[in-house]
Amino acid sequence: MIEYRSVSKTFPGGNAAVADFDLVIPSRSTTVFVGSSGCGKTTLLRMVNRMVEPTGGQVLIDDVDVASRNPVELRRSIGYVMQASGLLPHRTVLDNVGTVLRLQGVSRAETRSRSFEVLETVGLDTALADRYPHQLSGGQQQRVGVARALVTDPNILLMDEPFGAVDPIVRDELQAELLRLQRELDKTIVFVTHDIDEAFLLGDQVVILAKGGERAQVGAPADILASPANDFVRSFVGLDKGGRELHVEERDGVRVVVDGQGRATGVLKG
Ligand SMILES: Nc1ncnc2c1ncn2[C@@H]1O[C@H](COP(=O)(O)OP(=O)(O)OP(=O)(O)O)[C@@H](O)[C@H]1O
Repeated sequence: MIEYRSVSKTFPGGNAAVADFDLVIPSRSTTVFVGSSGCGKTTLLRMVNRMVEPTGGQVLIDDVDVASRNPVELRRSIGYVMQASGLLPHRTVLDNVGTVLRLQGVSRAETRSRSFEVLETVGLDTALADRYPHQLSGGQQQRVGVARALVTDPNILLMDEPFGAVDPIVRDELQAELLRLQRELDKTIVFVTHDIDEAFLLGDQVVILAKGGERAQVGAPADILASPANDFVRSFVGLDKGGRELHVEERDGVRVVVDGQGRATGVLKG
């Protein structure tokens, strides 16, 4: 469990990115921070592995304040995936994936076999292991980024807009892959996005943020849709434009689900 207790962050120069933020992130599920640009998502995410230090309050992992942990060890114990995969350009895929294990003193042979294993886990063709990052597509690079984050088998995986820079089709694939991985691996995932559809697809718990890291609403996607807390949330999730208002039309005895723009989106079963 990750817990934010009255957390604040004011950057030098007086920019209050987050003020008095409280949240519990349950283990073995996915929590998504979603909000528009500059609302504090990345700041909140990076407090978990001490890439950002709060100016007030505490962040706890399993009841231990992260401020009491050695920052380097803490960072190595938590998987981190960012938007621009952050791969080392002059190292092969295999070396990129295995770097942290080597830093932890794991033998070369063990690192190699563990790296191959984790490349398979994320669905990357192991024939690509000897390539360099620039010889991969954007989607493949992101898979390597996820493999690298998983190689130490961390309990926690932080993901900062990991699928933001790939095209919509690859993005759909990577999202589906993450859902599969989560069912298999059972990690505590904290995911940042500005895309509400991505948040609703991936999140067990969705945290809608307003400016200054303010919690606009926290809940399961269905609960947020059923009872949005206020007009900001209603508008953010698209309930105000009718886009999520589905209705059923009958065609040849089949109940077809139609959205607010009159587009058929599915078939109602049961
Ligand atoms: N190192 C920094 N120094 C000063 N201000 C910063 C720093 N990092 C972030 N901020 C400010 O803090 C606020 C929150 O930034 P943050 O990156 O957490 O937002 P975000 O929601 O992740 O945005 P985006 O979706 O654009 O990445 C912004 O106003 C930003 O300009």
